Order: sequence, then structure tokens, then C-alpha cells
Amino acid sequence: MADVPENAPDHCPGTDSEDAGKTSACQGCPNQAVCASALPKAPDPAVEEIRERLSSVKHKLLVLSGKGGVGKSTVTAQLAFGLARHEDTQVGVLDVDICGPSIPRVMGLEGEQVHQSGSGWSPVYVEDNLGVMSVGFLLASPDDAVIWRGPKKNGLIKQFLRDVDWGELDYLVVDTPPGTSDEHLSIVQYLSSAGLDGAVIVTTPQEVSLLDVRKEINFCKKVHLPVVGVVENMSGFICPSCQGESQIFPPTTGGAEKMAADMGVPFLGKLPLDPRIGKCCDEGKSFLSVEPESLAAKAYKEVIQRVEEFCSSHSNKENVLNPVE
Ligand SMILES: Nc1ncnc2c1ncn2[C@@H]1O[C@H](COP(=O)(O)OP(=O)(O)OP(=O)(O)O)[C@@H](O)[C@H]1O
Repeated sequence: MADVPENAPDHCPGTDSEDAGKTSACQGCPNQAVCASALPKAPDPAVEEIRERLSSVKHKLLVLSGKGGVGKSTVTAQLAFGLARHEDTQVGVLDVDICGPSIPRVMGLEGEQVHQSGSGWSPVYVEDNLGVMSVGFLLASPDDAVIWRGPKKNGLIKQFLRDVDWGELDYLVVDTPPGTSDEHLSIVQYLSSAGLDGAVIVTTPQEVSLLDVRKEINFCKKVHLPVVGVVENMSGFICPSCQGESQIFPPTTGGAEKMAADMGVPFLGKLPLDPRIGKCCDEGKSFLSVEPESLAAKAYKEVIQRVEEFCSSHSNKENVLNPVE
């Protein structure tokens, strides 16, 4: 994992890089001597700070997808709305999809900004029991692009995990970038030390998405991250008029359910393609509240219930000490 000291220059290769202390960006950096030496690097104090900060969060979940555009942010948002349906359940959403933060839009918080208090960054609240933090809140406009190299992104992820004052939470749901990258390793390493329950993996039934999900599951296995389960999104279109179902993306190899069984991970359910889900996301609303009787809402409720069951049966203790080998 490319880890970056607080006062690192812009193009810092990261303390764990083979080039640490040797690139042109390292010239003049106060850390150059220690980075260039073969001495073991000091343990990252942020690990302990993040563990301390998140000790008031009972369950921490990552939402992953192998590919972009399969509905990861939609599932994150609707899962969070669903978990927060009980007023006494405190839920947080952390959007670390740094280059494509869509959580502010899908949760109705576009244009909001981060506020700082004495105890850290304050989440933006959708409801009293549902708070959100996103890199999108740091951008001047939703059309702004974040173009950062890995080390700087990892620095921001660390800051988000360490500095947001969530208070007491039952669930923290983390929306991640698509694929498996250096950022994922950072997130897993930092969150594992704080007790990470597991990952919800989102795919569509298309073979091209399933292929990437296999990689995602292998990534979880490699870093000892439990898989809460796989969600098949956009799985069939249910006609709002006749309720007939059509397969838009016919799976050629049995779909996500078979793939999950083959890989020995749970399957959480199928969420149909329903234009009303897209509309709710565009309007930043909870689909479960707007269309509670729809078949898609029923499917969502089953997925949410399975996630709740997983969390209540999961012992939320530190699952990994050093997941990144
Ligand atoms: N089940 C569904 N039915 C209808 N539309 C959906 C469904 N799931 C997601 N969408 C729509 O598909 C689009 C992509 O969804 P979303 O932004 O959640 O994907 P993503 O995987 O998070 O993408 P990215 O990788 O860009 O972050 C959005 O317009 C969303 O409203």
C-alpha cells in the first residue's frame, strides 16, 4: 500500500514504494532520509487513531463492485436508507469513491459542504439518524473533477476515516471506487484494524460484470475480508403495467447466484431494473419510502434483512491484523 506522510510533496511515491526517497519529488522532502533508508518504517499512527475514532461504530460494511456503473452507489444509498428505517438505528455513509462521488446526488445532498467542529468533520444529515460524508462535499461544484494520484487519494481516505465525527453508529456503509486498487487496500487495512464486518459486492447479470466480480471476491479472500454476499442488480425488468419480467442482460453462465455458489460466498438477492429506482436516485430519495409496495422494494428489503442478519451474527471483532501481504 502506498502510504504517504502528512507533509509529503505532491507526487510522493509513498513510504512503501520501492522508489521511496528516490524520485525527483522526494528531493527536499523532510522524510527523504528515512524513506530512502532500508530501516523499517515506523508503524502508521493513523491505524490507532482510526481504530479509536471508529470504536463507537458497531458494524462497518464496504460496498464493492468489479465494474463501474453496475449500481454500487445506488445499492449503498438504498441500503443505508433501509437500515435507517428504524429511528433508533444510527447509520452513516462514507463515500470514498474519490473520482466519481455520486452519493451526494443519490442521497439528496448535492451542494452541501463539510463543516468542521472541535471534534472533527461533521457528517451532513439526511435524517436525524442518517449522516453522510463524501468527497463530493469538498468540491465547489458537482461538475468538478478530482484528478489525483494514488498517494494523495490514500491520504484523503485516511483523513476521512480518522477525522469524521460520526458519534455512536450502528452501521457505517462505505461506498468505494469500482475495481480493486491501492485505495481498496488502504481502506481494508485501516478499517480492519477498527473491526470491519465485511463486503457487499454488487454486480449485474452480464458475464463481463461477473468476470470482474470473481476478481473482487478473490481480492476479499486474499485480504481476509468476509464477503457479506453478492447482490445481482438490474436483474430483469419488471413491466410496471403488466408486471411481466424480461431479461435485459441474459446471463450466459447462470448469473450471480451460481457464481456466488461456485465461489463459496453468500448470495443476497436479485434487484430488478426499475426506472423508478433511477428516478428516486436522480431526485435523491429513498426508493423504499417512495415505492414501498413495489416488487423492487420487496427485493431490496430482503437484501437489507440479509445484511442485518449477517451483521448481527458477525462478532465484529478485529478480523485481520495485517491484511495486506
Ligand atoms: N435497479 C436499478 N434500476 C434502475 N436503474 C438503476 C438501478 N440500479 C442503478 N440504476 C441506475 O444506474 C445508474 C448507475 O448506478 P450507480 O451510479 O449507482 O452505479 P455505480 O456502480 O455506483 O457507478 P460508478 O462506478 O460510476 O460509481 C444510475 O443512473 C442509477 O440510477
